[in-house]
Amino acid sequence: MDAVAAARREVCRLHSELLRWNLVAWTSGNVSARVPGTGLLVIKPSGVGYDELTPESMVVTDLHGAVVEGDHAPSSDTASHAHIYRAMPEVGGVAHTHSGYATAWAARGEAIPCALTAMADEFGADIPVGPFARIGGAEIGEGVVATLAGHRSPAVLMRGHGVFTIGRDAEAAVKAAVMCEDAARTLHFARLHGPVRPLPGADVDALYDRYQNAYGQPDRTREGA
Ligand SMILES: O=C(CO)[C@@H](O)[C@H](O)COP(=O)(O)O
Repeated sequence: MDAVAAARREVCRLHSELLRWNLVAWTSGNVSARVPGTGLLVIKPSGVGYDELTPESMVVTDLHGAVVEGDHAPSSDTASHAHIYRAMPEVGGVAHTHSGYATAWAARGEAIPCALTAMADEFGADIPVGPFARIGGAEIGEGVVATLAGHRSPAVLMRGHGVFTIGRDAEAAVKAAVMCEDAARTLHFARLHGPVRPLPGADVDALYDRYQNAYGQPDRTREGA
C-alpha cells in the first residue's frame, strides 16, 4: 500500500508544520489526509506528543473512523474528520488547531471579516463561525460541513473550540490554518485602534479569482494554493 505509506509520511510531516507555525500547544490539534482511491484516512494518534510522532505512529481508519491499521488510538476528532470526508468528496485533507488569535474569535463566536487582500485570496469571504459541539463523536464534523458546504472559506471557527480547515489535500488544509491565524491576528490588532472595514464584494471576488486561478508559477502546481 504505497499510497497509505505516503499518506503516513505526509500527515506526520504536516504535524511538524503546526508546531513550526505556532498553531498548537502540547498535544492539541490534529491533521488527517484521505488516502486517494482507498476509502481510508490517515490521522494523528490521540494525545501523543508532537516530538514523538512518526509515520509509523499515524493511524489508518476507514471513512467511519474504524481503525484499520495502527498501534495507537486515533485522534479524538477522527469521527468528525471521517464525517467531513464522507460528506465532501472534494476534500482530501482536514486540519484542526487551537491557534491563539483565531480561537479568541471562536471564543467570542465572531466571524473574521474579509477586510484584507490576503483574506480575499485564501478565503474569498468572511471566515465563518460554526456551532459548538462536544468532542468525541461526529458532531464537530457535522457542524464543519453544515458551515462550509457551499462556502468559499476552507476555514471555520468552531464556537468555543477552535479552527477546522479543509483542503484538496492535507497540505492545503494546513495552509488554510496558517492563513486563518495570520488573518485573525492582524484583524485583532487592527480592531484595537478602530473599526475594520470589510472589502467590497466585487474586490473580494476579483482577488479570489486571481489567487485561485492565476497566482504563482504557470508551469507547476501553485505553492500550496
Ligand atoms: O480539541 C481537540 C479535540 O477536538 C483536540 O485538539 C485535542 O486537543 C487533541 O486531541 P487528539 O487529536 O490528540 O485526540
